[in-house]
Amino acid sequence: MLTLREQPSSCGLTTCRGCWFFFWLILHLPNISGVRVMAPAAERRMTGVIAATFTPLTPEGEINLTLIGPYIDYLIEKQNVKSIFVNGTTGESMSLSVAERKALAEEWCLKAKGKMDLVVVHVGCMSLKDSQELAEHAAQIGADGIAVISPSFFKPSTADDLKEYLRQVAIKAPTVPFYYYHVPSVTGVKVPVRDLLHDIEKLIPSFRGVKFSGSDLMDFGQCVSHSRPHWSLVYGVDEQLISGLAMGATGAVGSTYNYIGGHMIKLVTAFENGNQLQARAIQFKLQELLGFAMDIGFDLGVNKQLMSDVSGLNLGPPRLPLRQRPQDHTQSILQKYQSLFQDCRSFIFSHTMMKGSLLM
Ligand SMILES: CC(=O)N[C@H](C=O)[C@@H](O)[C@H](O)[C@H](O)CO
Ligand SMILES: CC(=O)C(=O)O
Repeated sequence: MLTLREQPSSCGLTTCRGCWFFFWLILHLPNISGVRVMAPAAERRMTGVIAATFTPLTPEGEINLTLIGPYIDYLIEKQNVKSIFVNGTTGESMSLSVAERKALAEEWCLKAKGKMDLVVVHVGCMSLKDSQELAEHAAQIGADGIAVISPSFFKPSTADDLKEYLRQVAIKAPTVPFYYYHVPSVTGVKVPVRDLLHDIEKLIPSFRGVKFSGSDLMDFGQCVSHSRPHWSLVYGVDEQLISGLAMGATGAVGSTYNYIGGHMIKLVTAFENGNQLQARAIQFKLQELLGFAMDIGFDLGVNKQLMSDVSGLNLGPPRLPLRQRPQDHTQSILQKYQSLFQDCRSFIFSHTMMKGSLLM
């Protein structure tokens, strides 16, 4: 059998250098021109349990990049979570400057490289220009995907307006899988997501799905039923994840998966194996934790403090206008967490002892 190199040249060149140059050009043209060609086979989909990361801040309120490496190690080693969604709602993105978001995204991508399966960077902003700049930047640093929230000061009033806005962000990173991030409780943007999806790939060729953080399960179900096989539809209301899975979610993205990721992976596995009782038992525990926390006051600052307490990583305060709550407030939520997710107690203890600081 002839190898490629030995095959007679059809172009008449005895050494066939022309052909080799042609193949070489095809292979390298994208890099030479600075344009990466989308390679669908290499795309990493949003599946499984994905942690929406908190942004580590110093006590003075500056971004603390030094904690990102240990944070990633914690997620992998203690929660078995290997995918992250950074600079989102949990990451306080809307309270950060564009420069801070770039520095954070860069560090998350750098430290996750070779360790994690997926890093999706949220690039939504109030200004189209800022979103475009962040989308371009996310492409440069090798993010596995970008997600965009709708602007919410001036809101789009129709699906077409929102689509056009998303298109103008997506074209700045045409090779990066693009996700619309629907979170009506925060943005107040109620455009049904199903209205966005019709023919969306014609407008946004890089469109790959939705991060759906709303509780309108009919809308979510219709997104799933009108989705294409290569899209990801991830559900983002942690306390009712089972309903999202029942509707056909391909994965889950949430803030609580930072500290109960391992349990939620068990929930997803139980669900997939048809063990509804076990799946529900885990879901109910999370509902009990969040129900308790919401009754006494649960916001991003409290959530972040809980993650600090559980992980032993000092993630710092939230940024103003959010504030840290008094210690007894967060301590009672930590105790509830420990009583529900018992097996974590020994870990917290040994982890903090190892660090030489007593937490409880
Ligand atoms: C509005 C918001 O931040 N939603 C998060 C993700 O989208 C969730 O992970 C929640 O933090 C979680 O479900 C607790 O309510
Ligand atoms: C939960 C989530 O996905 C976010 O923080 O953006």
